[in-house]
Amino acid sequence: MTQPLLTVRDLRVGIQAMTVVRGLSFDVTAGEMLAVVGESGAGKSITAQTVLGLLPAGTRISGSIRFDGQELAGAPQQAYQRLRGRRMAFVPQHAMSVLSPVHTVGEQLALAVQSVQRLDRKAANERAVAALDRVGIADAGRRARSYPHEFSGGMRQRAVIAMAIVNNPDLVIADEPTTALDPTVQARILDMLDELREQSKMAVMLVTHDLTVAAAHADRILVMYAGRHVESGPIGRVLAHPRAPYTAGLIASLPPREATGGKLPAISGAPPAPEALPPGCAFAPRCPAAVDACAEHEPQPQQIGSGHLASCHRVNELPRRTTELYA
Ligand SMILES: Nc1ncnc2c1ncn2[C@@H]1O[C@H](COP(=O)(O)OP(=O)(O)OP(=O)(O)O)[C@@H](O)[C@H]1O
Repeated sequence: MTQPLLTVRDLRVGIQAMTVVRGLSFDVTAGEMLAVVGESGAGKSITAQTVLGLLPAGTRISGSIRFDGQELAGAPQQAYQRLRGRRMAFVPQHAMSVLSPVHTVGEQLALAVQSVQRLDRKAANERAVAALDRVGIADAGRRARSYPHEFSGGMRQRAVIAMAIVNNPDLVIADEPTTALDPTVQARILDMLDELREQSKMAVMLVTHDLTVAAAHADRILVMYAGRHVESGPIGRVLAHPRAPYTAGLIASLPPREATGGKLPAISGAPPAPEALPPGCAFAPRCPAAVDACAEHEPQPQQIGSGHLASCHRVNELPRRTTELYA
């Protein structure tokens, strides 16, 4: 079996007095896309930022984050600086948080190249133009001379992806990279990420709240709730046969294919704040299958099929079609 590129084990992240990621484990393998989904506040972004070493000083991290064999949890910032932009790269939601308004897109890309490799300006510029071309920006040589404000929103997001891939990283972590864009542009950008993955075996960890996007692009899924693992596994299997009631609720909330309106949330209530977690399973107060025992201790991930894990005390007692819990 191939070794995962990224192996996260029992990750806990504390910010101020709160613990926002609470014992999370997952893997990302070369070439695959792992979608990390869950409602707002589940800890998806914090997990992504922790893996990239982007959290502010004072954040408490325990557990293990192994990237290609190297332990990163507790590693000094220099270790991250050697990897970031070179072997791991970040695509944030808002392109303008990455792009400088005072340099052309090409200059910024060339600088990103030169920050990791001794290349003269001409060679770095060539790499910059090639990266813009790879992300589907037409007439890349001319566009490289534009400033970010001269790009449309979709093009800016492509430019940020070009920035992430310009040094051929092994892992790209994208946090809601297309949420601010219209659905057509969103789909085109995600298709482009799929192509890049196929061409270079690059792995992608995609943070998204959108199960439909995950279904269309990811190989595997990790569902999170209140900083913990809820369910993970091959995407087709998890979406067709969700075993954790929370995953089933997210799926039951998806609009029918023919509907044009928004989602009808199947799960009542809202997730708990990290400082006000209920006892036992954090989802129990909203769970249609909860029994008294669920409030006693937190469920651990259990293997229920090949690579498919679910964290639910009642996983073996639930109806075969768990989405019926929300009927
Ligand atoms: N800088 C911070 N300081 C304090 N608390 C934070 C900070 N960033 C995030 N949190 C808290 O950590 C928890 C997890 O946040 P996170 O942003 O990872 O969730 P998320 O699943 O990515 O949600 P969203 O989909 O809204 O981005 C939340 O309760 C959030 O309020």
